[in-house]
Amino acid sequence: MKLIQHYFPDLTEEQILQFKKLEDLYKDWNLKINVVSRKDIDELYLRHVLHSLGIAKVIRFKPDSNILDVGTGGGFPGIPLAILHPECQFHLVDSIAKKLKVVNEVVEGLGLTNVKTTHSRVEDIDEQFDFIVSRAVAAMPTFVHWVKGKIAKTSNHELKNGILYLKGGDLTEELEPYQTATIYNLEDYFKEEFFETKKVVHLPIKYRG
Ligand SMILES: C[S@@+](CC[C@H](N)C(=O)[O-])C[C@H]1O[C@@H](n2cnc3c(N)ncnc32)[C@H](O)[C@@H]1O
Repeated sequence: MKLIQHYFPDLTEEQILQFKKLEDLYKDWNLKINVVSRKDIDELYLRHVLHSLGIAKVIRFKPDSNILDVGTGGGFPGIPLAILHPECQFHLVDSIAKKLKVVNEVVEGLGLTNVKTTHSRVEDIDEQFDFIVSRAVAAMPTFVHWVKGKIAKTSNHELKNGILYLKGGDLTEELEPYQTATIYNLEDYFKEEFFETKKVVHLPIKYRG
């Protein structure tokens, strides 16, 4: 938890409390429904919470932004981002219902009012968002295909509306078709070894009407 406060020193008391509560909520729920690997649960704040918040080092969402988290699993990156941005709306989607059971319990346990969850394949979501965030769900071509038409046309951030994807390793081949993609290295923001190969990929997608 100190890790989160170190990299995000401006948290409110309520946000600090919500981030603190995550540990017990996930440890408890993970025993019933496995959403985080055994190894990872002991490093929840590093591997899941701070990693999710890597997106917030690239962009802080403006109030009233709408964000979709595709394949949220146990709530990453959606839940940490929703805690950090209480004035934005987050829609967390996953095709596996039992994972969303954990997400719903965590949302309730934290008293988050800016998170909506839907049990669905993302292809069937018919809404538009300012940004679509994700981690470990699909390779970029598949992902882009899934989310086409789901990005709002009007952009009011410095970064154009689009995808913000947490990825790792060498992305040269995967991103070759996407000349407009920008890669942000998380090691530039976080000094822990875990982040050495971790990146945020921003891919602006033009609205197609
Ligand atoms: C490896 S998990 C990653 C979970 C989470 N994003 C994380 O990083 O901890 C991938 C998740 O994507 C979900 N998923 C895969 N394809 C999907 C689709 N087309 N629509 C919605 N969810 C999908 C799976 O059910 C699974 O929970």
